Amino acid sequence: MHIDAPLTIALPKGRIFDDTLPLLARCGVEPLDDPQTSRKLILETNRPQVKLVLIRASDVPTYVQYGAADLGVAGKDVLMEHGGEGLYEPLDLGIARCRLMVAGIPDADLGPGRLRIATKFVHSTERYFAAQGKQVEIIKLYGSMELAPLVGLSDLIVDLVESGNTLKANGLVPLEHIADISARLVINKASWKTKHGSVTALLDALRQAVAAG
Ligand SMILES: Nc1ncnc2c1ncn2[C@@H]1O[C@H](COP(=O)(O)OP(=O)(O)OP(=O)(O)O)[C@@H](O)[C@H]1O
Ligand SMILES: O=P(O)(O)OC[C@H]1O[C@H](OP(=O)(O)OP(=O)(O)O)[C@H](O)[C@@H]1O
Repeated sequence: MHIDAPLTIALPKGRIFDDTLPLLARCGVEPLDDPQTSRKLILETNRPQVKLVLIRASDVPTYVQYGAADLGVAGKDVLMEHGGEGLYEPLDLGIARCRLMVAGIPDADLGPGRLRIATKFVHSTERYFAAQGKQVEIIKLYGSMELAPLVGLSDLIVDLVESGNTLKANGLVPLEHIADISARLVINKASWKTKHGSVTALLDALRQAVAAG
């Protein structure tokens, strides 16, 4: 892989980071500091031209949109909320797989009124219910969505489900499937043009790393 232009890759710290590192390693890109112990937010790599910036998952599209990072890895849930402006989304990395779902208390009597939905995913939720011709009241939360129906804050939630254990542990059931989610490589549109050779070299290497499983 030949990279001559400087490339900054935005990675979220949580589960996506853990799953992306082995893919980057297969492309021959490895951080110099141990990301488990380092408190640094900018990590140099064994490739002098490539550095990693560590940010919140939901901030990745913003960094890449504004060109503060040339590339990034973000969950499809986050990209659906952001809207994808200024970004290309050329590769599904097949990691951090889960589903965006509507969930609630089993056999709850939801009544005829406007449903209240608690979620972090306001835009995706709005779009999903609007497409069904349903008017809903959305209550924006930042986490622990599963609690909302249990304490009467909402009728339903929209959240990510992987094993279903979190729903089960809170006596909730999945009700409707909104979207399959996985992490995607995103690329700044200007970097795609101005650093085309280096960006496509990394993209091709990552594509092979994903295909190799
Ligand atoms: N249980 C899960 N199983 C698989 N993938 C998941 C799961 N939960 C979240 N994800 C995916 O991983 C991404 C990052 O999740 P993570 O939990 O690391 O960050 P977060 O805490 O949701 O985000 P932020 O730090 O911005 O609050 C999500 O955007 C989603 O695409
Ligand atoms: O179906 P499961 O396998 O139980 O996974 C689903 C849970 O995972 C995510 O939370 P996460 O563990 O990332 O916690 P956080 O939202 O507080 O970061 C998501 O928000 C669900 O609560």
